[in-house]
Amino acid sequence: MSLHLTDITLTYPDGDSRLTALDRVTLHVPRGCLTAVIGPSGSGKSSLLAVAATLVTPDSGTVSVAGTDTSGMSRGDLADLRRHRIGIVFQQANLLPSLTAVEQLQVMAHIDGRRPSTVRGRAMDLLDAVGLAHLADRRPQQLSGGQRQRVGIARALMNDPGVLLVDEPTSALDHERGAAVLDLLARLTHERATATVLVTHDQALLSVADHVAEVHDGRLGRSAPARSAPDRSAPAR
Ligand SMILES: Nc1ncnc2c1ncn2[C@@H]1O[C@H](COP(=O)(O)OP(=O)(O)OP(=O)(O)O)[C@@H](O)[C@H]1O
Repeated sequence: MSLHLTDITLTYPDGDSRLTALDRVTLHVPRGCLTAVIGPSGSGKSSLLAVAATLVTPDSGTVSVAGTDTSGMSRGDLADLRRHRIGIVFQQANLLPSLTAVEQLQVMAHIDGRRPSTVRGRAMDLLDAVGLAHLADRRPQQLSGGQRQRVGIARALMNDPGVLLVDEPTSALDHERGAAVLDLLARLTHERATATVLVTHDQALLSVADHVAEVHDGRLGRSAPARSAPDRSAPAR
């Protein structure tokens, strides 16, 4: 599944006028590709992610998820699309304090109207994929920052999304833990063929990305391959 943002302009009210947060931004992310979006504070990175997540409607331009143009969709259909096709990893893992690691994942089924017990196996598989199966019964305060972030990543993958959107996942981590989380995101992107967009300040961590896109004052500048791209010969889904 791929993500296409085409000619996106987004403005916010700013006193009597409007501030242009995104200015005719076009970004195409194929499946199995980790695209890092970098840029200074206030350049529009979070706005880009919010538009890609269909949480914010742009003034103009189109967001297409797996070939479906989201422009004309109702709120309900967009919520459905987000639940089933888009995984979001936040800066802080935002885990529920009273739930264990495996329950944080199972709760996603509950939101979707399914019984949490029916997805325990999948939740355990995903915790295993992020190296945390042995800590499945720990609550957030019994986990390190990096472990919490990995639970957040596993949770975002619970509904097998085609698009994974990741907002500064390493901001609360030291360099070593941050690098481990990014390596994990790159591996999961390639293994699960997600179209992944990662927003980061940390240029030192960009070596894991397949493409790097720079945002300045709401405009997308250079978009360069960061390293050799993985095999994406599988058909689009
Ligand atoms: N809800 C809002 N209302 C008005 N202006 C906003 C709003 N959200 C963001 N902005 C402005 O839009 C611009 C882009 O903001 P955005 O949060 O997308 O930048 P960013 O690159 O993610 O910044 P940071 O790295 O500091 O998180 C900034 O000038 C910001 O002040």
